[in-house]
Amino acid sequence: MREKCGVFAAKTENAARKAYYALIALQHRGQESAGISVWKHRIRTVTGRGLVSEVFRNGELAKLKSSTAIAHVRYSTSGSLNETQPLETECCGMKIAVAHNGTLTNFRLLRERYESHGVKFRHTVDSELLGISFLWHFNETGDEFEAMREVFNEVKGAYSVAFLFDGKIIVARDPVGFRPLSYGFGDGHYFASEDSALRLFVEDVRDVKPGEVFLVSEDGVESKVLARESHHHCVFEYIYFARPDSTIDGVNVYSARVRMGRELAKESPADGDVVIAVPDSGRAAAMGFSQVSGIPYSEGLIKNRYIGRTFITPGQFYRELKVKLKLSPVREVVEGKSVVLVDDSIVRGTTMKRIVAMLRGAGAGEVHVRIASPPIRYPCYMGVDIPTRHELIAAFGSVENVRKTIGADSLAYLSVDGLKKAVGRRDLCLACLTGEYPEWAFRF
Ligand SMILES: O=P(O)(O)OC[C@H]1O[C@H](OP(=O)(O)OP(=O)(O)O)[C@H](O)[C@@H]1O
Ligand SMILES: NC(=O)CC[C@H](N)C(=O)O
Ligand code: SF4
Ligand SMILES: [Mg+2]
Repeated sequence: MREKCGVFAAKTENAARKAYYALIALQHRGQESAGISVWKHRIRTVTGRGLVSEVFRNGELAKLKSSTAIAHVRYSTSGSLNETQPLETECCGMKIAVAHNGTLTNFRLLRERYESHGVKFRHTVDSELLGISFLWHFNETGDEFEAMREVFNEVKGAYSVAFLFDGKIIVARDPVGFRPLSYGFGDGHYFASEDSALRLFVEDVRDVKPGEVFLVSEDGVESKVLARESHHHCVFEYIYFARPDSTIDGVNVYSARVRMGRELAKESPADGDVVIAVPDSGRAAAMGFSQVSGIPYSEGLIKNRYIGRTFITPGQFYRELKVKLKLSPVREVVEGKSVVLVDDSIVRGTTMKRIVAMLRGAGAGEVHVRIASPPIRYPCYMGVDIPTRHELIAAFGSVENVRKTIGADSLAYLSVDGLKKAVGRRDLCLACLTGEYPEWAFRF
């Protein structure tokens, strides 16, 4: 399951160089492409496919000297893989660069409407629509905030977005606040998808509110909340996507994950000798499970983090070899033991099925799987690339069916109530778990 995309914007000395380091801190949110746009009397953009360190390795940063920058790391959810961001587009004789995290639910409809008014789209990705809508309404109103008010009225779905326009930075978070976005200030003004990227530069950090718009120009910074809807933050940022050291809307991700493991241990205890985690993202929940159950935590699986995205060799032999290269069991930890295996989520079930078999191969007596989130049963239309319902292992069958498929001795998931309690907030989007979608995203 993938989603993410990381957004960054800054008005400060050496903005592009800082953007480069911030993108490295946000690299977990997207590895397909990276890019930076700066203002130098006009928009200048450098983007490329691959990791941040691969895109900016030949002195590109030297060409981007400026105090005004926006930047992006991409995992695509819409449009071609060849697209990169920030993307440049134009409308009504004006140019804009766009860096966007999220997915728009009424993109097709609005694109057709704009095209019928003669607007030419240059890209395939939904993010372009945000830029077009802004320019169209800026042309009508002559005011950045009024233009953004119209964008909020018109464009539905998930968007944490940064624009570079006429030497200014405009940053906005959609009225539902699906995706995270933080603001930091000190020796300048900074924005990033996760506060952990801002803390590289400044300590004064706060969340951008849902429906809030920032305008940063030579005259300083101004912000306004232009739309209020009930807040529905994507719960998967807490479960899996975000960095554990990030704090989103006041809740630290690592602590929330530990609490998920604690709740899980209360709801579904397991008889085991050792608790182990599926690295990397299952670790915090496994700690929580161990704390409440009193069963000691050990590192029973080792993940090779140098396995590149380019390692795609066809054929069954190499596919299996790749799995073995990626994860391997520590025989000394699991041999002859009843193992409680904790992960944050099961999507297709492929990872879990292989790991259970791997642990048995390394001599584990019993394998009790505990998942620190509820079963994923429904698609996401707000930017998370959840496979179709048919590919989701828990979409149609019972938990018992999933247990059989992955070959575990027992299996339990955290309940929706347990999850809410662990995160400690009620204003969450839980649609892929419950099938109840936030209404605003579909009000077109
Ligand atoms: O059911 P599946 O479709 O196999 O996917 C589920 C797995 O994918 C994610 O981890 P990932 O492998 O992305 O690695 P990470 O935890 O290190 O981020 C997630 O944490 C599960 O472990
Ligand atoms: N993961 C994202 O947030 C993707 C942003 C945008 N929809 C794209 O595909 O590029
Ligand atoms: S449906 Fe699930 S993945 Fe999508 S925004 Fe809501 S909680 Fe996040
Ligand atoms: Mg994982």
